[in-house]
Amino acid sequence: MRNGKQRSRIQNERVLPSKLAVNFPTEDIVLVTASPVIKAVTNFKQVSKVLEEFDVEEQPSTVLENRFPNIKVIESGVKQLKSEEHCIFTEDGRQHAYRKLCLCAGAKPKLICEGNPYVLGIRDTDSAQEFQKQLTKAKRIMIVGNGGIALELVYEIEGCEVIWAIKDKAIGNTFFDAGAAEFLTSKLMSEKSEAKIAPKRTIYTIEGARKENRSKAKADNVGSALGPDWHGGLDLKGPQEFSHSIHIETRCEVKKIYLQEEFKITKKKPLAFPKHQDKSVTLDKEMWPVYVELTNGKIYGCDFLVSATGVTPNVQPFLHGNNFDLGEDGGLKVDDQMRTSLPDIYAAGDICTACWQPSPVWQQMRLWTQARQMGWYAAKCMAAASLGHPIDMDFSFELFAHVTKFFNYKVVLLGKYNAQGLGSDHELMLRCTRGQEYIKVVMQNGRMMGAVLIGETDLEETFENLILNQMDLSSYGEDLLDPNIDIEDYFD
Ligand SMILES: Cc1cc2nc3c(=O)[nH]c(=O)nc-3n(C[C@H](O)[C@H](O)[C@H](O)COP(=O)(O)OP(=O)(O)OC[C@H]3O[C@@H](n4cnc5c(N)ncnc54)[C@H](O)[C@@H]3O)c2cc1C
Ligand SMILES: NC(=O)c1ccc[n+]([C@@H]2O[C@H](COP(=O)([O-])OP(=O)(O)OC[C@H]3O[C@@H](n4cnc5c(N)ncnc54)[C@H](O)[C@@H]3O)[C@@H](O)[C@H]2O)c1
Repeated sequence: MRNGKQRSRIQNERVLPSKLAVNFPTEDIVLVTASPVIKAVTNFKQVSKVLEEFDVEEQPSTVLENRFPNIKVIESGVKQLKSEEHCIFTEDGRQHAYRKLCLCAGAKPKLICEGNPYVLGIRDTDSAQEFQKQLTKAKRIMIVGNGGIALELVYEIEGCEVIWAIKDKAIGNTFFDAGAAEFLTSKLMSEKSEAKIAPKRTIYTIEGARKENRSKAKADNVGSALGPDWHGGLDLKGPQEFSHSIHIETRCEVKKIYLQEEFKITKKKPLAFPKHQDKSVTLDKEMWPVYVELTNGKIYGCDFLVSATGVTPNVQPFLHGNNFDLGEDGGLKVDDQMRTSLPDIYAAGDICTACWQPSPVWQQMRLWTQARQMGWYAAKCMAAASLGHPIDMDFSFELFAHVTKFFNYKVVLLGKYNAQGLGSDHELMLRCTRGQEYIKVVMQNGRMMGAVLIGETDLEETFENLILNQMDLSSYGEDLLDPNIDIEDYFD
C-alpha cells in the first residue's frame, strides 16, 4: 500500500474511508455504496472516556470526496464478491479489484411476515417515510417487538390507536429490566403522572420483584440505517385528534394475520380497542384492512402492522462462492483485528459478529455507536496490517457504553447493565424517583459490573470509572446510591 498505484477498495462505512484516507493520503480509497447519500457523524461529543454522543447527517458523496481527494465514491450496489480473485462486481456492470476490503453493509429488518404488504419494517429513510405516509391515514396500528424501534414509536405516535404486542411481561426488554420498564410505563401511560415521590432505595431481584432490603439476586439492498433521533424530522401523526392511545398486550406473539375477506369467513370475533381502565371486553364492529390473531387468543383489527423485531446482518450479497465463517446471529465472524475468516477481508458494524474474547463488561449490540467505533478501529487495523505494525484492541471495546433517549429521558447503559451473562451471583441496587430518575447498578463480588441511568443523573462518568477500574466497593454499601452523598467527590 505504500506504492500510490496499489489500490485499497473499501465497501461502505463513513468513518472508515476517512480514517484510511488520512493514514494513506497517496492511496486510492474507494467507497462503494448502494445508498445515494453518505451518513456522516456530526456534533460528536466524547461524554466520558467511552460514552459518545453524536448526530447523524445525510450528505452528498461529494462532501466526502472534496474533503479527502483520495476517496472516490461509487454509487452502486455490490452484487457479487469473488474473494479469491480479490474483486467485487457492482450492479452498474463494473468490476473493482481490491487489495484490502472492509464489508460494512449493515443489517436488514427481521420481519415477522416477510412479503406481507400490511407488515412494515423501519430501517432507512425510505421505509421511515413510507411508514409516515401510511400513518397519516391509519386509525389503528399494531406494533410488534419490544426493542429500540418499538420504544421510540409508541412514545412518538399521536392521533392513532396503537396496540403494542410484546413477547415479554415488561416493556423494552432489549434495554431494560422490569423495574426500569415500570418507571417508563408510568410516563407512557400518563404524561401527567409526573408527581415526585421521595427518593427511595429499592432492590429488585432478577424477576423484578421489589424488596426493601439488599438481597442476592437469583437469579435486497438496503439504505443506511437511521440514526439517533431519526423520528425528529418526521411528523408521526395519525388522522385523529387525541395524542397517545396505547394498549399493551404482553407475553404474546403474532399467530396469524388475516386479510379482511379471509377473516370474514373465519367468523372469529375481533376485540375493540380497550379503553383506558375499562376492564370490560367489547367486540369490534368496525371493518379493518387486516386482523391479527395473537398467541394469547385475542384478535384485533388494524390498518397495518410495524414489525420492529430486530435485524439480521446483510451478508447475502457476499456469500455466494465465498466460504465465510458466520456467527450464530448470521453475521460475518470477525476477530480482534476486525478480520473475517477470508484473507484481506475485514468487516465492521451491523454486518459483523464480534468473535474475540470480549472484556468482561462489553457485549456487541447493533448500534450506531458500535458501528462507528468498529469502522474507526477496522481502518486502523487495515492500515497497521498493510504496514506490518502490531495493533492493540481499541479502548472503546473495554466497556459497553450507550447513551440514547427513550420517552424523552436521557438513558445511559453501561457494562453488563442487565446483568447479561453474570449468572445468579450478582446484586442489584436501585434508586428511583418517579418521573425524574431511575438508577440501577449491577454488582458482583463488590465490584460494579454495569449500570442503567435514566434521567439527568450526572453519574455516568463516575460509574464508568468504577466499572473500568473494578475497585472493590463492598465497604461503601448502599452509600453508593445515597442521594445525599456526592459520589463524584467520594471517588475523586
Ligand atoms: C429506526 C432505527 C433507529 C435507530 N436508532 C439508533 C439510535 O438511536 N442509536 C444507535 O446507536 N443506533 C440506532 N440504530 C441502529 C444503527 O442505525 C445501526 O446500528 C447502524 O446504522 C449500523 O451501521 P452500519 O454502517 O453497520 O450499517 P448501515 O448504517 O445500515 O449502513 C449500511 C450501508 O451499506 C449499504 N449497502 C447495503 N448493501 C449493500 C450492497 N450490496 N452494496 C453496496 N452497499 C450496500 C447501505 O446502502 C448502507 O449505506 C437505529 C436503527 C434503526 C433502523
Ligand atoms: N435508541 C436506540 O438505541 C435505538 C433505537 C432504535 C433502534 N435501535 C437499534 O436498531 C436495530 C433495530 O431495532 P429493533 O427495535 O427492530 O430491534 P431490537 O433488537 O432492539 O428489538 C427487537 C425486539 O423484537 C422482539 N422480537 C424478536 N422476534 C420477535 C417475534 N417474532 N415476535 C415478537 N417479538 C419479537 C425481541 O424480543 C426484541 O424485543 C437494533 O439493533 C436496535 O438496537 C436502537
